[in-house]
Amino acid sequence: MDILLQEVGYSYAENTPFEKRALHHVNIHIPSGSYTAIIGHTGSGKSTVLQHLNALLKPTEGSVVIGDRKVEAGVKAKNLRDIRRQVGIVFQFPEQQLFEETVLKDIMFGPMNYGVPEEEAKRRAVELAAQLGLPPEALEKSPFDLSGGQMRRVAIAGVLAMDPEVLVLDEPTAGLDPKGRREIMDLFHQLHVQKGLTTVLVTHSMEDAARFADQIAIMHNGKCVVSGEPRDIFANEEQLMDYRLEPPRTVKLQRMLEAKLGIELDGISLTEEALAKNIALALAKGRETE
Ligand SMILES: Nc1ncnc2c1ncn2[C@@H]1O[C@H](COP(=O)(O)OP(=O)(O)OP(=O)(O)O)[C@@H](O)[C@H]1O
Repeated sequence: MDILLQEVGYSYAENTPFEKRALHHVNIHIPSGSYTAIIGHTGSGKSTVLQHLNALLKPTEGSVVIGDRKVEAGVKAKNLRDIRRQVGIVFQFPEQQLFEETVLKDIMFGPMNYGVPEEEAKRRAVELAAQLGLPPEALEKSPFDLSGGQMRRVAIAGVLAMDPEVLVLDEPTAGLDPKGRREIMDLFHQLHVQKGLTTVLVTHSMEDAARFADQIAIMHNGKCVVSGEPRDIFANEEQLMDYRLEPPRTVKLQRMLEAKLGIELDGISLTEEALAKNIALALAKGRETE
């Protein structure tokens, strides 16, 4: 399902003394099946954009096309329930929204609320809990008796149980340990690849944006100032600095190695694996010319 932001402007508390303009003329195209990372310094408007993707916020200027629906400034939008099911959002610290007596009931809540029969909701919950690495005995526990990382997994399972076509992730691994971060990011990537799930990731991690995304949009002072492929975005270090961003660590390491050794590696290394491969290639070339 494609999502298109067209000339979107948004003001919080519009027409009140507290009015705060958060977005200006934002144009972003999220093609069906893509993995888009939205990056930008703090307060640049990333979370505000994200809440337009399932019409939690409606633009005060411009329009947002979500599949075959259009949410337009000044036009009353009807029946947004379908959009909310099709576009699932994992908010920052989603475990704060858990509320049911058991993990099983919590994961089943969303689908049952949308009319999925109990047996089917249960089947999805059990499958997703296992996929997210929750032990079977956790299903009958109170979510509040689990660790923080496990609670996060329950909350993510609850969003996935709605079987969304688009998955929107707002810093989904904030506060997790490195192993938990990696496991959850790998799972989202696996869902993206295997189910063709359109994925949108809001992140401060340039490493995650470089590793997983196929397109990147940079937000700066409420505007989408650049969008493009990760290798083009991260090759332009001057532009990143203008927007108070940095390239991923592997790119910085590559530049240091090139300067120290007086060599130039091929392309830019967006991941550790790519950097290792590039160094190995340069060493092999060096041996050939000896
Ligand atoms: N509920 C709100 N009421 C008023 N202003 C808000 C509200 N939420 C956000 N803003 C303002 O809108 C602007 C954009 O905020 P937003 O949260 O979208 O940025 P962000 O890029 O997601 O930031 P961060 O990386 O810190 O999460 C900021 O100036 C912020 O202060």
